[in-house]
Amino acid sequence: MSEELKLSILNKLESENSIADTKTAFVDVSPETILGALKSLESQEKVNYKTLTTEFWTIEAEGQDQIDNGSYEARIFYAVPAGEEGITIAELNSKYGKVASLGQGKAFQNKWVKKNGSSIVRLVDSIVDQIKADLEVVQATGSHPNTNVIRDLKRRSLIKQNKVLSYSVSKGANFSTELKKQATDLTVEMLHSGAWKNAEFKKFNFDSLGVNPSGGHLHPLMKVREEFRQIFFDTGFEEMPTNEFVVSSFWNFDALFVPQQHAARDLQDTFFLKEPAVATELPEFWETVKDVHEKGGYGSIGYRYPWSQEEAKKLVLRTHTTAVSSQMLHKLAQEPYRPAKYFSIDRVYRNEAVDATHLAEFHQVEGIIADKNMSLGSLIAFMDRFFQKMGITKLRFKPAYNPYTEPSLEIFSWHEGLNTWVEIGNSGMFRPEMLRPLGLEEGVQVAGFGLSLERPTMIKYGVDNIRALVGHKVDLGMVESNPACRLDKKMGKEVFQSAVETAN
Ligand SMILES: N[C@@H](Cc1ccccc1)C(=O)O
Repeated sequence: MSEELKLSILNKLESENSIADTKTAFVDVSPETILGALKSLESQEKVNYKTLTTEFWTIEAEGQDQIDNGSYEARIFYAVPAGEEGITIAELNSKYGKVASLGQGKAFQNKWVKKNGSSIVRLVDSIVDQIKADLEVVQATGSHPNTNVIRDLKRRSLIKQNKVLSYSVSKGANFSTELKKQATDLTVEMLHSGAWKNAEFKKFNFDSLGVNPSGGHLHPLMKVREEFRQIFFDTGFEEMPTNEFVVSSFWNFDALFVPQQHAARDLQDTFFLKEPAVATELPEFWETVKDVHEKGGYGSIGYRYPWSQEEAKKLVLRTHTTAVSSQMLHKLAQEPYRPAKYFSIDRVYRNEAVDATHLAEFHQVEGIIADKNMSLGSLIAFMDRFFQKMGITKLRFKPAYNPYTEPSLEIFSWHEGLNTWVEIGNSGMFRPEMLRPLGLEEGVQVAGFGLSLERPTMIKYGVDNIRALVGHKVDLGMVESNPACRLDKKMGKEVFQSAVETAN
């Protein structure tokens, strides 16, 4: 059918050179069908076409009633008998109902009838039913020469405007009446048979939005990371730069008031670098850190041991992103005071035996909030809100110990599947022994928390072995089959559009 239509369009062009209006040239074919054929012919440059819009008016049901039975006012006129007596208003209303109430006003206005006491009598002997006549013109021609008439009929909801699209067509650059089947794809068969040599290929339509790409799945960890990032941004946090995996022990431990003998600084727990093994220098304020370790200050008696520069210079793979926070807080302290909220989500390393729930390399989600007049209550309230946004509503906090926070709280969340509380993170109020040497003025408190990205991801995706989340063990089926992993449509569209823009 559509091939036939295309051929008849081409043949008509061949004999008449152009088609002024497809509406009259192809009376029985719908505008959609015509457009389909024209688009296809246009893509082969066989034709050019322009869209024509024709507006016309059709008669509404009430309009049709007035064509068939006369306008309401005319019907009222004919209902009033000639002569002095006329008809009582009561009788007119009971006999004509709706027509009486709608038509009386106009009949009075037209001076066809008038009131005489409780009756209505005729003023003229005969009338011209102009409304009916106008409606008949519209019905016959689709319009009316007098635009006031159109406006009036439309206001009375007797007619309705309609539009038809049609097209004017002319010959394209490749015009011919011969229709060749166009190939969409270059196939293996075409290559084998040599058919590609004579094949005509369909042009690419770069304006088409195409099919939503099914690829582009985010790894579950990255998906959850994006969700965390969005929550942080929504709650006014700034992202910390986290591209340094190697840091000095100074930033990873000493600046955090972790004593140099602390178990965490053991080879068993921390990866120390072999080459280079030490940082070339320590930050200028290192002596303030040394002092607080050795002698205390800010209400503390310190650890009272000889602090070693060499120990502080040892390079490590950062064991927590608090090594990033310590540097950020130091930077913040160099500027005039302002409340600040920072977060980071990135990799950390621990020299741990790998098992179903532990990896030597994992991700930490860390947030710090610097402000005046903050309490542990502020931190708990914040975490309640933060996790609620993640869909985690059952939280519990348990007192804990960190060298750099006091008080410290472990964060537990209820795991529905396991029917138990699982630890998801650690938090606390940073100690003055850590904050003051970094340069933060008295009165500024900093609350912080850290959690692994892997734990909530495992809970969310029902993964019970952490190794399923890394390296070649990632089960792509899990990623693809889990709707939560899919790039949402909007993201897919953006990716696709930017690809098209780059291609253009
Ligand atoms: N650094 C802690 C988390 C933490 C961050 C900030 C404040 C308190 C705790 C950890 O690795 O578990």
